[in-house]
Amino acid sequence: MTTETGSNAVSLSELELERSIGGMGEELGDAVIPLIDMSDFDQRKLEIADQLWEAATGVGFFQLENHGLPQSEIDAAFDASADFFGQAESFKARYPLKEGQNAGWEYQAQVRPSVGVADRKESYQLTLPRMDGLWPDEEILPRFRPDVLNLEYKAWELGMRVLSCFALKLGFEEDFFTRAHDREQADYQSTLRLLHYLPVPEGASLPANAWRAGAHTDFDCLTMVFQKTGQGGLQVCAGKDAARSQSWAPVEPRDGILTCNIGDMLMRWSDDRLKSTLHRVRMPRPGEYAGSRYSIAFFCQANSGAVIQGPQKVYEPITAADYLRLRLQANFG
Ligand SMILES: O=C(O)CCC(=O)C(=O)O
Ligand SMILES: [Fe+2]
Repeated sequence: MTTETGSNAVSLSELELERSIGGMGEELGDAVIPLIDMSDFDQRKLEIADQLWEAATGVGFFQLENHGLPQSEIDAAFDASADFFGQAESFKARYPLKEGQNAGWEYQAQVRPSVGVADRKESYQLTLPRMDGLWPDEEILPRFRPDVLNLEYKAWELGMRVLSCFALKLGFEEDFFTRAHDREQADYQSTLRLLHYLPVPEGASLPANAWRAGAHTDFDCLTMVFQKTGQGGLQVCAGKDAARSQSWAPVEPRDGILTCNIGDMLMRWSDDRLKSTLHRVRMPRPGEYAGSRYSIAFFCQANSGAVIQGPQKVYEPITAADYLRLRLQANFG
């Protein structure tokens, strides 16, 4: 099934799949998430590009080690995140999510089509050109802005390094995706998302369809997720036909390791060669750590005006803005 707007067609089969995968499914013991060593990037770029390509055309998920982001700077952003989410609701409510803009704070407001109920989380999103009025009061959280902005920049830099490898393999110029994610432009729309998954009080009885994050694919090009050791729950529906067989594998957080996945936008941009993969965050099980879970995601999402078309021209060209509109309409229309 497709939905047509002019000559642009977006396949809805993925979405239909997404609607059908809200259940528990079967769970696998071991994740087969490739781990890629980013050290000596400039010297080893061709080898790294081969490994990234292999991972992204197969599983669609991979992890990076020796990625060059200092743990102290990641920790500083996590501290800023915990300080923000620890504030009173009345404080956080001064910075409400701007509808459809990926900027600001929301509390249990995101409903995934796969499950139909809101994720049990709150989030604060930062999209650079859309931050007017959204920076938390510096008198109260003086470190928030510098520490969070720093991670936004470092994550973007690393994301562009990864995307330059995909550009190379796709036959684009190496800085092709960097130009498409230009942070100097007013239509820059890559997003840093601070996430706080709510603790589960002891003895709480939760509905069976409760998820910290219901199953979904991401809309962007490349997502990078910072997680904390001991705060697991991310699961991936990996491998060919995995969604139909509904087998889910855990992605265990480990210090120093960064988890990445391909999003729908890059899947289209690669003529479907790079795989956008379903994932979700499950609730803690009885006996597991049930406190707050913090994570931080950076979404490399092409500037609104960037034109998306793969080298093989499988799909008509479409701007990132129009692509997102179609993708959102398909979800919420
Ligand atoms: O928190 C995580 O580990 C994953 C978050 C995620 O999938 C998302 O925000 O799109
Ligand atoms: Fe996601």
